[in-house]
Amino acid sequence: MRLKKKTPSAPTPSAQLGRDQHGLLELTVEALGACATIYLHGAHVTSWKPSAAAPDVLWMSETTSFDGITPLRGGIPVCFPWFGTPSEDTFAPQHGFARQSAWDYLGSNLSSESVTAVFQLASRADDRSSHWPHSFTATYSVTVGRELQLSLKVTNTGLQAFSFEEMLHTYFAIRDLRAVSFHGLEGAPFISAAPADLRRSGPTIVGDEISRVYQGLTDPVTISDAGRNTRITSNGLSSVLWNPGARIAREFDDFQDDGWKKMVCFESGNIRESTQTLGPGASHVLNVTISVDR
Ligand SMILES: O=P(O)(O)OC[C@H]1O[C@H](O)[C@H](O)[C@@H](O)[C@@H]1O
Repeated sequence: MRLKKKTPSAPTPSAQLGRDQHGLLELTVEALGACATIYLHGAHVTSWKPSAAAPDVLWMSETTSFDGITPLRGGIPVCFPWFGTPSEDTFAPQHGFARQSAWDYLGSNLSSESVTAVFQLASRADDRSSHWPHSFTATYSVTVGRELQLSLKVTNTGLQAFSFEEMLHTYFAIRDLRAVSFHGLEGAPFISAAPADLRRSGPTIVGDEISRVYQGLTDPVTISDAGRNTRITSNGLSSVLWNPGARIAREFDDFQDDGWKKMVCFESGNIRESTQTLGPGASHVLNVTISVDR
């Protein structure tokens, strides 16, 4: 009698809330071989592997602080409701309060191909409101599968209009900084905060410190790194390309010395002239999708 060969079945999609070794709440998501970890502190995606055999697409610093207060270094910090430090409020935390807040986990939708986990941050009458006294909800949906789909919906739940900035500050893990090039940025104008960065044509190469803000990119951007292509699609109008380089990385407590060689940030959202304004009851949705070819 011939035995029928058993086809290995894909693990059932799951989303499990637990605590890491530091006591922080984290959601572990698995779907069709893909897996991700999302901390409730900052609704911070710290890991995403699109298949069981794939390396992590995201970089996390080995020296990040898991104290539940400090923003995590690496992964995907959610910068909201401002980016940088507002000039009129120098005590406001850099990149907004969202990345250092405890988000609520609203639950997950499980399908055969992906899992969507939903998190929410809402205005409260605490010190958060003293920097940004507006009534809002921010609902963040993270869909884990062969692609990583991120959707940040901001709703004005108050009676006055407000303006905000938002940025999904993704740290991509790379194999070899010298071999990395960006496609989709050729010829696009940018504002540079790194004084030596004057390259304006040809594929974008990151060799050391780089800090650029692009506005109005509409096509996907691809990071090519030693044969692997990572594609980023976003409906955001602003993009930031950032690597601290050797000198600035040394100034960060939570950056191991050679960490800057293993990551590059390509950030997607709406900042500066692309700041969003919402009237009472109105909502805005930022969508970002990340995929890799292998
Ligand atoms: O150190 P952080 O507050 O996380 O900010 C990290 C970096 O974020 C962005 O990319 C900014 O353009 C940089 O100027 C900043 O240094």
